Amino acid sequence: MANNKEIALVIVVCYVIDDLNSQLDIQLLYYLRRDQVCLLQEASNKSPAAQSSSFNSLLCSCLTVYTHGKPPMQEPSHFRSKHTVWSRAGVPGPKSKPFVGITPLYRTKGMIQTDLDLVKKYGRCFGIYQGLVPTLVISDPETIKEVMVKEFSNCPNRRNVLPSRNELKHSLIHLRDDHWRFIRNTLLPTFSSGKMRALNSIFKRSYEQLVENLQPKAEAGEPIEFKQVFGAYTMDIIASAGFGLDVDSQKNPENKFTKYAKMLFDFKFSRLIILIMAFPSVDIIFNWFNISPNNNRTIMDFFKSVVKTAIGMRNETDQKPKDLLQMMLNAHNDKDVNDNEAVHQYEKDPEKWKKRGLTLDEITGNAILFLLVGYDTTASALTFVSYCLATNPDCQEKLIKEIDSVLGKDCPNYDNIQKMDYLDRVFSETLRLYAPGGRTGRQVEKEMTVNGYKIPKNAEIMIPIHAIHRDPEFWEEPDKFDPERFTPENKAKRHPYCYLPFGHGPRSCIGMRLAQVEAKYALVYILQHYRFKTCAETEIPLQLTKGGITKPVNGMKLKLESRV
Ligand code: HEM
Repeated sequence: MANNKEIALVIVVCYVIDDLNSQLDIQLLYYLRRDQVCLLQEASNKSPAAQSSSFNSLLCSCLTVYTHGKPPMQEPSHFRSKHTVWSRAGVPGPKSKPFVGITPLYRTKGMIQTDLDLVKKYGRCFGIYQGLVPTLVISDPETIKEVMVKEFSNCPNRRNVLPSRNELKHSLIHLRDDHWRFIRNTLLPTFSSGKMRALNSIFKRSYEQLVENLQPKAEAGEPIEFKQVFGAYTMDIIASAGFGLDVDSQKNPENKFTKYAKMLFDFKFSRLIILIMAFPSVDIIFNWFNISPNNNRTIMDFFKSVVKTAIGMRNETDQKPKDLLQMMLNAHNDKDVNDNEAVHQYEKDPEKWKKRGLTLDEITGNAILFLLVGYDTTASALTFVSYCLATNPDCQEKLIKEIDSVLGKDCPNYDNIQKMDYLDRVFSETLRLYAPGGRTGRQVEKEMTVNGYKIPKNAEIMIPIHAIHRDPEFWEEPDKFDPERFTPENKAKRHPYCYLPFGHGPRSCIGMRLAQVEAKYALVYILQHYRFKTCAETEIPLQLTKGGITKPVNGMKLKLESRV
């Protein structure tokens, strides 16, 4: 019988070899049961090169050794029955591949393209399998409202596709039920409008630095890689506004802080990830070997030490910085209210949660989370805004006119950017076309009925944000950039749940306000000095990433034209 170490070794060897052969369309399926491992090879579309390669013979020997000479197994009935949940409930949907469901499509087509194709084919409510997990995909706005708000108590959590085995498991994004309510309630004041005003001077330093750094290339008329530029800007903001750290990644892009944060976000639908989606428990083995994609200990240890040092430094001084970390340290005494959201009521034992502040693990986990989610999403949004403005010069001129009339030569701040309606329309329309979070979901905690279908406990409900934002039934000419869609009159004509770049309901994005202000400051300050221009190197139309945060695959090269 194979032990865990041997099992892991075979999987890792096959994974590495498989990835080296990634140009060959060979799909490996791994099936783990108790102390036995079966490696199933589905030789779909095998190319002649694959058949003759040493790769196949190595696989065969692995199969022989680890199945003890028995032939590879068919998908066992236990798994087959998991893949019939939707057909039994009469829910339409695509056919599933054994074990992995539709997840291989994420690797070939990408997640958002898969959603677009499936919604077009199967409509507003259909069932898929992600690995073995039955997932109901809904894009009907009224049903989405029901799931996200009215029936929230039946599905308050997200499914942790790639579980965290470090401090991040104490962070908002992963927490469940009352523990999530406690952290969300405690952190709510941290994102109030008052707190955003207090961060003004930190923001100002970063956007001034941004424009200063753009100057040499702008004057030389050279193309600028905006994905990188905005990545460095949001990294500086989140490091300084979050932890009082001056990482200056705009000037020093090779620093460790930026390098590790980028590594954490370099999400690819590798076979390893598909394997974990099909068989979540194998992640325990990968974690043991420190190759679990979501649990890189070197990176986590680095960020943990960053947070620990930042806390240590402020313990030594009476002058406490006004940053997110300090707000978390003070959170249990903070009586500030968040004008966007009311406090959530606990389901059980409210006294248990009322008595305490945040533990060190909770502060560390959430600090690291803010660093991660605050960096890539907002940088992506800014990159897409610059592209939309460069490719729609009329809209850019209209925005410049508004900025000049509201601000003149003043710098942007929390209050004056609220007066710019057109700025808000441009930002909203960009997030419609290119929502950085292309989908979100909820896990069903108690059996519930959605759209007339009985959805079993533990199923996932998935909301394909990108596909909804490009749906011609909700948006006329959906691929066209048109900020006028967000005038009050036009907004009133559609269902509010057709638009969800930050999600909706109690579990929506807590950092929405922070993201909006930091993006708007950068945009306004750049447009006070320059115009975005397309150039020979600009990719039109854009190709988008296949998974994780939606970004342009090949970066975003634009030029800047001086306004003076
Ligand atoms: C343009 C930038 C951003 C976009 C488009 C975005 C989008 C989203 C989306 C779609 C969700 C899921 C909502 C749902 O399931 O209903 C989410 C959740 C979340 N976001 Fe953002 N986000 C952005 C920036 C930020 C920033 C700057 C922070 C914090 C520093 C942040 C913190 C979070 C957290 C903590 C959650 C989980 C909330 C919970 O589960 O209670 N996000 N975001």
